[in-house]
Amino acid sequence: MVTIAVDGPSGSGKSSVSKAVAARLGLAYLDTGAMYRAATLWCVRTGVPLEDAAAVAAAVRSMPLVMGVDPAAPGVTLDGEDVAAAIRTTDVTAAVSQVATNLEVRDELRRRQREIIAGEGDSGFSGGRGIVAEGRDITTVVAPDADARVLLTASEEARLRRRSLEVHGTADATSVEATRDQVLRRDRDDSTVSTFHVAADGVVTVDSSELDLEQTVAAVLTVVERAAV
Ligand SMILES: Nc1ncnc2c1ncn2[C@@H]1O[C@H](COP(=O)(O)OP(=O)(O)O)[C@@H](O)[C@H]1O
Ligand SMILES: Nc1ccn([C@H]2C[C@H](O)[C@@H](COP(=O)(O)OP(=O)(O)O)O2)c(=O)n1
Repeated sequence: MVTIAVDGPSGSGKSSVSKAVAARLGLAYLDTGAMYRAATLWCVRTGVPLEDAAAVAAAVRSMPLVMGVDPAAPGVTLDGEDVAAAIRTTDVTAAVSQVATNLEVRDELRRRQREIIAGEGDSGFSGGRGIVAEGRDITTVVAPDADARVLLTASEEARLRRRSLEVHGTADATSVEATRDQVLRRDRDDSTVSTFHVAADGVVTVDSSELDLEQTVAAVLTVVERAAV
């Protein structure tokens, strides 16, 4: 059983790179950010005000969430419904940090994340081979004992450009500006509960600012090989 942990700020490439690494190594893939997004959607749909921290925590504890861990098709199912697209709307993106900074919510989701990671050791999707898990606190809190730990970074400029291209299909000045809240404000809010701008001891930094996707995947695979996984 191999565990690979990847953290980093918004737009650094965590999801795309982690999925590719998992597929390449025959491992499962866990998008922990999708769990915080699903928690946000669940509260909105069940009418729980996001500013009521206790009510949000209670709602998340009973949230019927099933995370798919196939890197080729990582589904997110909430109360039997496929919500992979619904959790990525601008509304959910704008609100998710309020839920992700709720410490009781973090306790509950970290518990579920550890359960999913351990499940891949028993057999799971990967047949016991292991998992790549990505987010903001995987290298430091959820899986500090992971076999390989990577902090994926990129300059603010690169991250804004990538997110703008992804969301608006262009990276002109207006679109990049419209992406600022989704990327930089959210990182600022999320940084109040997790450390994902500097690498903790034993965590290897991969800066993807000047790399394309394939080069970034190769750089992370090199870290994994050096860790002798
Ligand atoms: N090294 C890279 N070079 C160029 N584009 C990238 C790179 N890594 C990711 N991208 C693109 O940037 C966007 C954001 O990547 P994503 O994996 O969603 O980041 P994160 O999960 O860290 O927010 C995606 O459209 C992705 O294809
Ligand atoms: N382990 C994690 C993963 C995500 N989060 C929070 C921080 C983010 O604002 C949201 C959504 O994460 P996600 O990785 O989908 O964010 P991106 O849009 O890819 O940047 O969840 C967290 O607090 N801890």
